[in-house]
Amino acid sequence: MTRLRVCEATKRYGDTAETINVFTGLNLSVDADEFVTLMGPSGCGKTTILNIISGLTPLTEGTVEFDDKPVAAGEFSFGYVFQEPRLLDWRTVGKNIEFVLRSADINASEYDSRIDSVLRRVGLDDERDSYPQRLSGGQRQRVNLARALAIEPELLLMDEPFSSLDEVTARHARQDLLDVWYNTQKAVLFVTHDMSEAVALSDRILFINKDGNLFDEVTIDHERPRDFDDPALRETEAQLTHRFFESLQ
Ligand SMILES: Nc1ncnc2c1ncn2[C@@H]1O[C@H](COP(=O)(O)OP(=O)(O)OP(=O)(O)O)[C@@H](O)[C@H]1O
Repeated sequence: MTRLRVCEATKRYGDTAETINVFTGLNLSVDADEFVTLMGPSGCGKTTILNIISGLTPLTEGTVEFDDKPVAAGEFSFGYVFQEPRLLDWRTVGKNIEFVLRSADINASEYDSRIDSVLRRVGLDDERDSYPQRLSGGQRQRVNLARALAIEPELLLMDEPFSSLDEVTARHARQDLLDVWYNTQKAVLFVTHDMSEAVALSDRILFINKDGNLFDEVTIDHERPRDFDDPALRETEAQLTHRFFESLQ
């Protein structure tokens, strides 16, 4: 089943005097239990695509469909994990999560159980009453993920969520994400510049060029669960890096 479809999407920024054409007639889809990653050079429009889907940025032309029905962008069940956690430092971890539950009109009687369950899922059950500033970068990013998961979204949008973490912490965070994903099997649309991360996590990788055209698409058919140190993953990474950069020449 197709969860998300972006159809014939065109995005222009600015007025007629100074227009930036980010992409024209872009099509992409994510199945209900699929992990899809967008890759492409800086400025090709990856964040813009996530922002359009989430309703933060208006689409110039085209449609967004959710479960095969046209929807107003952002008017469906999704969570958005930004590159920086954007936590409210003056609220505890639990209150940060409660804030999104409240905004999503979740019944107040469910707050406690949802907060506990989502913090357990990301391994932060002891930090419910901690303030974000006391946490490490990796823990803050896990709160960020917990906050997006708390509303039990059908689609998770993730924009370079691990790029500001050191490699060891990022590795743990990727494993946390996969564990959550195996248990929930939600649709994920993920953005990264890191080919090894894309190969380790994805079912499919979509490559966008600097003109905003989707020029290549690869299915990653390595069995799951995946071992990040599997030489076969490294081999795929090397092949795709070569193929990707050849195409961009
Ligand atoms: N609010 C805006 N107003 C005008 N132009 C914008 C705006 N937001 C983004 N752009 C432009 O749109 C293009 C796509 O930007 P976007 O941030 O989506 O790219 P990206 O692929 O996510 O880049 P990066 O990999 O560096 O994060 C860029 O040329 C950018 O300058």
